[in-house]
Amino acid sequence: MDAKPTILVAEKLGEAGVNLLKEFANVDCSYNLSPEELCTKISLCDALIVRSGTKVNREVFESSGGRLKVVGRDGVLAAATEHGCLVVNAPTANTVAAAEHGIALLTSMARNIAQADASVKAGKWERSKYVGVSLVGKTLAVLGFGKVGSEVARRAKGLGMHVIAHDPYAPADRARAIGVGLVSFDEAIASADFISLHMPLTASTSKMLNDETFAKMKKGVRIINVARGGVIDEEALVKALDAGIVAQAALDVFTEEPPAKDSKLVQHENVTATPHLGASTMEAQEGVAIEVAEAVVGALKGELAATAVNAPMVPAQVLTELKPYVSLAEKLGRLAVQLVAGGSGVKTVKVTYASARAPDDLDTRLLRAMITKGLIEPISSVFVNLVNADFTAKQRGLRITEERILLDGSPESPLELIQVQIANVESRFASAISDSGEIKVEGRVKDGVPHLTRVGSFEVDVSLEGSIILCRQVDQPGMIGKVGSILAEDNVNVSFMSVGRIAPRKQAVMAIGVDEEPTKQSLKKIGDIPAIEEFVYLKL
Ligand SMILES: NC(=O)c1ccc[n+]([C@@H]2O[C@H](COP(=O)([O-])OP(=O)(O)OC[C@H]3O[C@@H](n4cnc5c(N)ncnc54)[C@H](O)[C@@H]3O)[C@@H](O)[C@H]2O)c1
Ligand SMILES: O=C(O)[C@H](O)COP(=O)(O)O
Repeated sequence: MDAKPTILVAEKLGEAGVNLLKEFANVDCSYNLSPEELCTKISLCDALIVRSGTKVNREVFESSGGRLKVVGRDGVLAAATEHGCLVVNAPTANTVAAAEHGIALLTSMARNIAQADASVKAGKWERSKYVGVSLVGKTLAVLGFGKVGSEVARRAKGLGMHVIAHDPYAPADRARAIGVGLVSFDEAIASADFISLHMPLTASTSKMLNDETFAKMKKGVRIINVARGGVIDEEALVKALDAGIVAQAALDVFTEEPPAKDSKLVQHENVTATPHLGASTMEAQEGVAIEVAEAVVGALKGELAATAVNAPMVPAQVLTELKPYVSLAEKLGRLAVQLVAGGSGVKTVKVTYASARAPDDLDTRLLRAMITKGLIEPISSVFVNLVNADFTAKQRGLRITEERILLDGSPESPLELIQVQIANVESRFASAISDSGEIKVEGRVKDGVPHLTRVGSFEVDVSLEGSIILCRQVDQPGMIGKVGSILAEDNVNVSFMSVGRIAPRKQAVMAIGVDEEPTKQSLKKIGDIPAIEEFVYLKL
């Protein structure tokens, strides 16, 4: 059986991105698939990469039979989430391309480039018909002052335009730095000679430009849209163009793509249209391809995706800081569940985080999701990720409660320790049961590496890399040597070893980190050492 995942690339992706995917997976580049062909292929794929031209709808997820784990670019988010499929996008690599396309539309519209070109090619020479308008000194209102909007504003300033912006959520200092005044929506649309749209399509931005708002605009305003077609009521725009309220519009995006051939809007003589080309430069496509390929490969490897659309969004710097704790969380979940004796169902798990950080400063959703992944994956065939962790836990009747202990001291590191306790179960390793009767494991991050620091009532210290052998023994000289030599004979490398004991010569727990899996015979030999009372081998 082929262990490599299969990635379906259903729309043209830059070569660098495809090469990156090929290093990790079998890559099937099949473009122009019909919806039926896509549904047939998807059942053989672990990941799918599309651009805005492919509709990834509920049928696609249903046809995948649960195999699809990640989609590069938007899809039907609710369906993706229910199917535990992560959606990642490439949010930054096409920003400049979209801004440049906005400026290209602005300048070519002002000088009738597209219409004049068509006229010359038709054998005409209509110099007076295509007199344009100048940009210098004109007011441009940028609606949506995010990544693309702010780059458009910066470039329009260079053209000598007076730039204002409306964005209810934009930071004032970013606008100030570019020399742009943030104004209300009504002020922006009432004073603008040009309006450029750069907001996402959401319930509140849908049809933001409509009959009512066109009526508030300066007569002769010019509109540019490289955002999403749905932010304009297209029928209202046609009326506003016919009435001369809007002198011209330059549109890269449409409510329906491609628009109908006889669309009044597209056919309007004062409209310049491009087929969703905002992101289509050679450079942006290479950048997007790499950004999306890295995110898809990372997601298939189970890494955290900073560009996830349907999982807790965690800023990149927070992700970097939390990375070892996320790994610790998953490994503690894995260890804890493997300590449960077969047959006893895991229903109640308590997670405790000890941290000097205030709760607002520490988002534990990621950690909880990874503990859930660690708890569920070893005992089921379900693939758990950030997207479906809470959903999957609920479905399995697994109740995870969280508690925080606020520590004194400086909150330099996000967490001091994480403790995972499983209640109402028996353990394969009795020493893992704490005084209060639960299976208890506790871990910390030391020098960036997750460590197991407590099992039941025993303090241990073993780095959570490779796998672990836990032995309970009567504390006496020579035990480390005996176990060590059995492993050495088996060519198993010991990465860490520690002994936690109640008192000298009383019971002790030895935790041994191993790089390779010992053979059954070696494990049996360890179990047969007379002083060893119980032992367990745990895979991480
Ligand atoms: N044509 C293309 O090929 C192309 C390429 C890239 C991006 N886009 C589109 O361009 C748009 C902007 O992309 P971005 O990367 O700059 O996104 P972004 O998230 O960086 O910026 C969007 C901005 O819109 C603001 N906003 C939200 N609601 C608003 C409202 N009601 N009024 C005004 N502003 C509002 C947000 O606060 C944010 O600052 C998106 O719709 C995106 O899909 C299109
Ligand atoms: O959805 C986007 O990010 C942009 O609109 C670009 O879409 P495209 O990759 O289909 O050009």
